[in-house]
Amino acid sequence: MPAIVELQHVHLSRNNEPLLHDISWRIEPGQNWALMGANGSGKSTLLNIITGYLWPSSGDVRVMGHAFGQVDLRELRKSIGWVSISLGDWFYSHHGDNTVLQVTVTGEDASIGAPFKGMRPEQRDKALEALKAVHMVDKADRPFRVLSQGERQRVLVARAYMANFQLLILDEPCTGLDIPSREVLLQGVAQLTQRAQSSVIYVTHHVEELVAGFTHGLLLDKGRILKSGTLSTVVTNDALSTAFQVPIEVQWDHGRPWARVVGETRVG
Ligand SMILES: Nc1ncnc2c1ncn2[C@@H]1O[C@H](COP(=O)(O)OP(=O)(O)OP(=O)(O)O)[C@@H](O)[C@H]1O
Repeated sequence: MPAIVELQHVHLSRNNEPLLHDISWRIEPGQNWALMGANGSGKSTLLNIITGYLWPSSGDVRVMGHAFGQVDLRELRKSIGWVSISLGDWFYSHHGDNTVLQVTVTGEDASIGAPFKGMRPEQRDKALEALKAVHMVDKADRPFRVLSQGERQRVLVARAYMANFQLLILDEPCTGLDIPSREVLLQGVAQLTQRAQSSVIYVTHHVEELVAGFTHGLLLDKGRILKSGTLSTVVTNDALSTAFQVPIEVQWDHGRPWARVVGETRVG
């Protein structure tokens, strides 16, 4: 089986400024990666390259074995899910009157943009099961537009559960969530990491969101890879302290890292 993502020596410059420098990254099916780095370190730029919205200045990009430049990106994107605050805003604006259940069902054929087409009983059951996983089943019949930000994110995670994405990007899904909502959402995320042939890329600034199921990490620093590998070798005191320019100490509790600041920040 081909790698889900294979980047080789990717560079991207804008106005002679390097935004990404010599990025090589291979994601095998079944691996689940945390993508971390300070604000402006290049995470979104890198995701935009993987999804074909940005073209590298040099280097090779292959996604699910397809070399960019030789593949219909619109087709390829159907195998890639991207959960973000922006997607929640988009559903709010375009499908706000659809119910939570209806929005969840659209995940099955990744039909963003298509009008809601109705649902078969087995789709309904699967969607209700997905909503149950993120504790949203009691709100299944509410219009999407009335949901809070955190509830929207939980529904979008349930929607991702409906789909058979080969690559699922979860882009800071816990933004704005209170602690219990975060934990509920993370339970849903943990389920998504259990799929054998697919992979999750989870973007975060908060290592405590990396629940069991995340196997690897990539830490960016000013557009370069500071550290890449198994999660425990990347989420270390030294690497995080360098990346975030503040002394950080990590403690692991049942396979989940927790970070605390242990000194003064050097950020200007
Ligand atoms: N089109 C562009 N032209 C010039 N600079 C850009 C462009 N797009 C992004 N940048 C710069 O590239 C750097 C990386 O941006 P990017 O959005 O990838 O960072 P990020 O790691 O996702 O940050 P955050 O955590 O704040 O979301 C930033 O300094 C940004 O200003």
